[in-house]
Amino acid sequence: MSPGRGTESPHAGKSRRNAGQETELGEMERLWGQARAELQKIVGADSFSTWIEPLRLTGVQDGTATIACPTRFLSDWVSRHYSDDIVKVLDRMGGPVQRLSFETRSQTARQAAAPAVKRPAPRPASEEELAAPLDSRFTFENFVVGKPNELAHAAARRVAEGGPVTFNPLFLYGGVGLGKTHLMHAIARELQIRQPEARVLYLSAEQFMYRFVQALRDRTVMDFKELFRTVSVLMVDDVQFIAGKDSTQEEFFHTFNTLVDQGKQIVISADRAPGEIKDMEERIKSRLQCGLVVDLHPTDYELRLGILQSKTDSFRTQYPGLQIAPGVLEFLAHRITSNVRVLEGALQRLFAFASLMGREITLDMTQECLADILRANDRKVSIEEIQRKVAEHYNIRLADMIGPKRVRIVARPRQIAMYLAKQMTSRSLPEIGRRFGGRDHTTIMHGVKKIEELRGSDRSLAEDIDLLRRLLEA
Ligand SMILES: Nc1ncnc2c1ncn2[C@@H]1O[C@H](COP(=O)(O)OP(=O)(O)OP(=O)(O)O)[C@@H](O)[C@H]1O
Repeated sequence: MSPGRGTESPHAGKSRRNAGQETELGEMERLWGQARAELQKIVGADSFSTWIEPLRLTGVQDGTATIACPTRFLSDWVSRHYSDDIVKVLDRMGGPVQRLSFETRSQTARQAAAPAVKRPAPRPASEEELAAPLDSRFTFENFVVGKPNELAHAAARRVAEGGPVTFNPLFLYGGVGLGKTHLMHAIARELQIRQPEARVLYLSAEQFMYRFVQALRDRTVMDFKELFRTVSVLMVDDVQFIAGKDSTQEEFFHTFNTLVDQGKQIVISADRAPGEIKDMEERIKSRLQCGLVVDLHPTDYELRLGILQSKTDSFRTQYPGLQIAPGVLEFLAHRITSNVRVLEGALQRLFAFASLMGREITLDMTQECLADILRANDRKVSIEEIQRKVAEHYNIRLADMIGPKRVRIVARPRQIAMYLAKQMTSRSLPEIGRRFGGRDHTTIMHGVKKIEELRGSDRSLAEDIDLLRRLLEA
């Protein structure tokens, strides 16, 4: 079985591509890349990864966008639930698009083999149809390791080596967008490379449920069971989805037990620890805890910076010649703390914007282009909190933050507080000025600039600022 196969464009194998087709494909990829980011916001992360992620845009002609879909099941679902959203987004981004047309391999094959009016009888889903496609970007090489995810990464690596099963299941959990799916795909891909004969089945819990329901409806449950119970490695993403879905849980439990008894490796991911999944049967929770449970912690500054650097390197090949000013990545790593997906989307938008404008990526451009993301990520640190912390740290009175004293022992901490207020809140310079005793915005700008300069030359001041920032973020 090859879960990866489904990720290719249906055109990928064509040998006679000319330069025009290449350009068109590239353009479709770019347009789809932008549309995906929008769609994710509209449909939410979970539905996005299950239903939209496996799709590819292969062409737009006469108002019809053609979407390649790995399975018929997926295209039916997407067409019923998401076509309006997809049309709207594509139309806005590159249009004009008024309708969608789906192409699936199985459909193409069936159409070629049978007259269009003849409906095929229900048949059990094949293993290839059950598997979710793997994203080719989600490899171990592309996964940046830092303190918050090192244990999860090491455990994933171990499982991917495919040696004797030492912990079963491997249970990975963590908040939204912290790399669970990335690690799952990396494991599946690596196992396929190392053991091409192994049957690795990767799918989301949501897909497990829909397939199970479909099998019930089509009376092919025995085939469904058989298929799941004969894989070498079973990987189920977002298992919390089946909580509260009684018969699916039951089926999952039996599948799980059979595979564990046979010594087959199982890898599970969820958004929380097994014990914390509400409406999950106790016996399943305890089974899930039998192996190794590791969590992906929220990212820290260093990890975010590492990820940004690595993504910047790959964007550079996509947008050759684009310059990025010093300090931009550090600024993003400080300000966007929600999750890696958002961080990645922000960088992607920034590169696209800068390439359209033909300009270097500067701090100003970053603030302008990402204003919405930055606002949403505002940690709600108030200017008053910043002033208090800085005053405490330098042992000066809070009143001196807003007072008129100009002696350096007071003026410098005040400027540091201004700088942090600019960096850590979305307040404008005049607003900051008002909170510093009604100072003019040019005074604030001067203070911010001064500290920016000093950060480069005065190591102890730079350390003070980092410490203060961490205290404020905590
Ligand atoms: N350590 C990392 N290094 C590089 N990229 C990462 C890292 N962590 C996450 N990402 C990227 O962030 C994005 C979100 O990650 P992923 O989809 O794996 O999150 P998730 O934990 O499965 O989230 P969800 O709960 O929403 O399903 C992906 O594009 C992924 O490649």
